[in-house]
Amino acid sequence: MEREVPVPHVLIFPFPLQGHMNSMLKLAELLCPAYFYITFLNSDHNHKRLLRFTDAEARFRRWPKFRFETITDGLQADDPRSIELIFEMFEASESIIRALFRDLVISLSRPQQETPPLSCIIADGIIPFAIDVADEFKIPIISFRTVSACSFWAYFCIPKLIAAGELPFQGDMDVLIKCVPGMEGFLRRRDLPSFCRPEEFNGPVFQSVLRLTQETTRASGFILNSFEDLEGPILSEIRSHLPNLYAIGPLHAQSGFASNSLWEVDRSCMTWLDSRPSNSVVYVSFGSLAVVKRETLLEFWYGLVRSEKHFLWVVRPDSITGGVVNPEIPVVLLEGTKERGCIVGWAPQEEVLAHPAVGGFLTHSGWNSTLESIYAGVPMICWPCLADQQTNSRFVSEVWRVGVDMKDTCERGTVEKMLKDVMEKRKEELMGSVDKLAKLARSSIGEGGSSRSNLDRLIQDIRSKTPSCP
Ligand SMILES: O=c1ccn([C@@H]2O[C@H](COP(=O)(O)OP(=O)(O)O[C@H]3O[C@H](CO)[C@@H](O)[C@H](O)[C@H]3O)[C@@H](O)[C@H]2O)c(=O)[nH]1
Ligand SMILES: C[C@H]1CC[C@@H]2C(C(=O)O)=CO[C@@H](O)[C@@H]21
Repeated sequence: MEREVPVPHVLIFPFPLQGHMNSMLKLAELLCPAYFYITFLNSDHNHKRLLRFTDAEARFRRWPKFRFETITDGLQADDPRSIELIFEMFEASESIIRALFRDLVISLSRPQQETPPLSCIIADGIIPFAIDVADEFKIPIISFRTVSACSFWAYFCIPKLIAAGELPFQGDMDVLIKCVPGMEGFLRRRDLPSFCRPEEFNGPVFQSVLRLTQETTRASGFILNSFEDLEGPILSEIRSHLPNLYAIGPLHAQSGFASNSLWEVDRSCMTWLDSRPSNSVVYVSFGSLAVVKRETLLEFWYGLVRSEKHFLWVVRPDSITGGVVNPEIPVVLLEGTKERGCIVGWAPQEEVLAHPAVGGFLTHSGWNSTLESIYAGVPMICWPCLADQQTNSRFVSEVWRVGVDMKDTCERGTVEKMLKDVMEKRKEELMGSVDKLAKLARSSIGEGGSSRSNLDRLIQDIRSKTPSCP
């Protein structure tokens, strides 16, 4: 009699934030065609919003072995899920979510009528307890860190930087860092993940992220949303500590324009873009976590209007902080926006970047945005706000040479100049280099490409971890 081939059951668990859930859902979408059972664990808060603002439910209904489960994120229903509450989210992880997650793993590990017992966990690399729980129940765990290889490697080298006396630092932010192999000669203090800055160093979030980064070596595999032709040398450095590395990106490019947005998408901007000349529009967005002060917003606004470029600007409803509540907006800004601008609360970003009218992206350098911009062949003006973004923007300007890095300043004159540099003066050069990378990204996910092979290897490895039926 033929033995039944065991079908893997994978539990996928992202940290409950847009940028994390987004790429892990895209991964789930790539694993579904392998006919795995997949349980995707979303926070209650995010899941409600995902169902409300996207077609995710219908999209995944095509895969009968896929199901969503939900869990609290430990915050109050109306708390903002922005950077201001990130510490509370880490705290809740330990105090509330760990026990609930453990219960779920126990229940999924029992054979059930419709699903086989859990055979593998793919957890976000910043979930503090995932590896402990997986180890307790002897379930193989693969860690997925949703940031770039370059920023992960900078995080990973922090203990070495501390031992070498390069961290903590005070004063001159332009001093070069010597102890991050592969980045000598261009990585400055200001390009290290923001937790290394004096005001954040040794804070509780720094401590958690530092510990979790080192603990990645306890997982049986490590996934990054990147590709060899983009970050090959850094991926090699990481492999010397984490040999079972799967670089499978760019993930977003492997599932069409499927939206996983947690905000209502305003599609009116697509019609607005249709009437603009090709490569004439600057798209502006600072992602889902960053908050900006009113004064900062005004500097950007002046810079955009004075550059005389057309602009499509995402101002997330919960993204402005401080300053006067209803300040009078200068007439010059209102007029300039009426003539050349479009402001929305949330845009269909992947579609926007693919639109021929878009010629530049003023971005906070979140990793998803960076990959989406590269894939769409759009040069970037980087204004990093937090965490990994500081390192990403340095790579954009100095390594990949597909944009400029405006970090640590947002004075209106600088904004205007950088916009003109990218949209006029250096347009040909930057368009040329980003086009080359976009092509490499395409081949990496195509037949025989490195990301495709790594994904196949991941699928095979998950299969081989699945115990045969008794
Ligand atoms: O109007 C918008 C704005 C954004 N997006 C999407 O939202 C995602 C934003 O992700 P990302 O660019 O990575 O930024 P954050 O939301 O800020 O992501 C967090 O998570 C990332 C992955 O870990 C980190 O790289 C960032 O630093 C961190 O802030 C992207 O897929 C965008 O396409 C939209 O669809 N519409
Ligand atoms: C607020 C940040 C804490 C670390 C996370 C992160 C990472 O290093 O994986 C990147 O950006 C944010 O989403 C998180």
